[in-house]
Amino acid sequence: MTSETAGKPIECTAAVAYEAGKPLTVEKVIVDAPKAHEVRVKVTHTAVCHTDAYTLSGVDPEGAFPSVLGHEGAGVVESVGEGVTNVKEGDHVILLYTAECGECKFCKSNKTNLCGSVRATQGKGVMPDGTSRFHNLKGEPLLHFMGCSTFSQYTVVADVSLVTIDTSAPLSSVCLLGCGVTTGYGAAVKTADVQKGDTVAVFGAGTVGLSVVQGAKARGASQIIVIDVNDQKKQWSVDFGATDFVNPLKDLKEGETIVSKLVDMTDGGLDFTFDCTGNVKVMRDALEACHKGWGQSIIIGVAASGQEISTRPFQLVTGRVWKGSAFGGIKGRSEMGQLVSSYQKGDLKVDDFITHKRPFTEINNAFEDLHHGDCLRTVLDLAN
Ligand SMILES: NC(=O)C1=CN([C@@H]2O[C@H](COP(=O)(O)OP(=O)(O)OC[C@H]3O[C@@H](n4cnc5c(N)ncnc54)[C@H](OP(=O)(O)O)[C@@H]3O)[C@@H](O)[C@H]2O)C=CC1
Ligand SMILES: N[C@@H](CCC(=O)N[C@@H](CSC=O)C(=O)NCC(=O)O)C(=O)O
Ligand SMILES: [Zn+2]
Ligand SMILES: [Zn+2]
Repeated sequence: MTSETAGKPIECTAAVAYEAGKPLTVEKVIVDAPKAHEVRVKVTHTAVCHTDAYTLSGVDPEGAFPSVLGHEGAGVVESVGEGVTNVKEGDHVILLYTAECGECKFCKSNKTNLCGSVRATQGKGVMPDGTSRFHNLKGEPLLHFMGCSTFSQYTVVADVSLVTIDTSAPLSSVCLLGCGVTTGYGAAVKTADVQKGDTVAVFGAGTVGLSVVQGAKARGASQIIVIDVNDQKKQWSVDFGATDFVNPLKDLKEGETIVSKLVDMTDGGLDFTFDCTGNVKVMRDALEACHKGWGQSIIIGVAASGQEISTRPFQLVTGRVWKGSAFGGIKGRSEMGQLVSSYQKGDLKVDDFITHKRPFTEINNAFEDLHHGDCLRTVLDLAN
């Protein structure tokens, strides 16, 4: 069966980022039909990730405007372009900002989840053919974002940038697997490959950090220390599996630093630390709190243009390792099914991250929610 709208442009509501640092404009836009190897998706739910706010703020070197932001979303396939074989109309899907083509050098390697197939054009805000499928009612083209653009009731993505999931999984929840939960959980169980008995410190108790905690707990870590500047994050940290919580603004004695405190708490340093803040000073602390000889620090947080990390080379000479993790090292099309299934079996917490729900028209409030200590994720319902 083919949808009535297949092959035609669709007018729908989107939240357009016209300028850095300004609220989004909720307005009607036109979404063109998918071209070859593209898929048009009716986005049912999206959450706002810290990275959307980062790009909107103007500090993302790849940030470009006007654009349709959003990358943590799920929906239903409305129509497919020529040559698409991996999804069909009606499929329930999660959008993937880390594509998986299965054929490139990266995809063929078991060392990375980064796929080279669409990343270059994705970073420029266009589809692989170099053009956009979005324009406003004045006819001006609007850029895509992270290969997803979930802040629109309909979006067009490359066929390598989405994965079909079981229709029994609620899209209003599993949209969070499009970024935050998968990123943190995967960073612990895949990038770091935390083992039973390991000690772990997680800097930043947002959705990403708490998902690292969840992954470390699943692996049987013996000590999971969360470091966050907001005491409101303590209860959540404990609920997700933390054994200790440290607020560096309040819990350090005179002469103590967060590094010396963590080293003291763990008999010489952590086996694994994770930066989930995007703050380059925190990244240094996270590295230096690692155990001499083998401790690994995983950078997940995204830092502004011009920011750089530094440490004494001696920290690395003496065996500490600095690593990074994108989308938790998860290959989206091959591995998302297992995460959805873990969620459905009750083994992976997803709903616990949804602290707020709003209609799509309140998207600017969802960006404000992010700055409040009582918010992990706001899920937006695009039907409302
Ligand atoms: N590599 C990847 O694949 C991905 C990276 N990211 C990045 O990961 C980071 C976390 O994302 P998300 O969980 O959504 O963000 P959140 O903003 O929800 O969480 C970050 C947490 O860190 C806290 N924090 C800020 N400064 C410090 C500090 N100096 N020490 C300790 N804690 C601090 C924040 O507190 P407060 O709110 O009070 O400032 C907040 O609780 C972001 O940089 C995001 O862009 C996200 C997804 C994927
Ligand atoms: N455009 C940004 C890129 C920031 C970044 O590192 N993004 C993460 C995902 S953040 C999701 O919420 C990522 O996966 N990076 C790998 C990639 O290929 O983009 C900048 O230049 O800072
Ligand atoms: Zn994200
Ligand atoms: Zn690939």
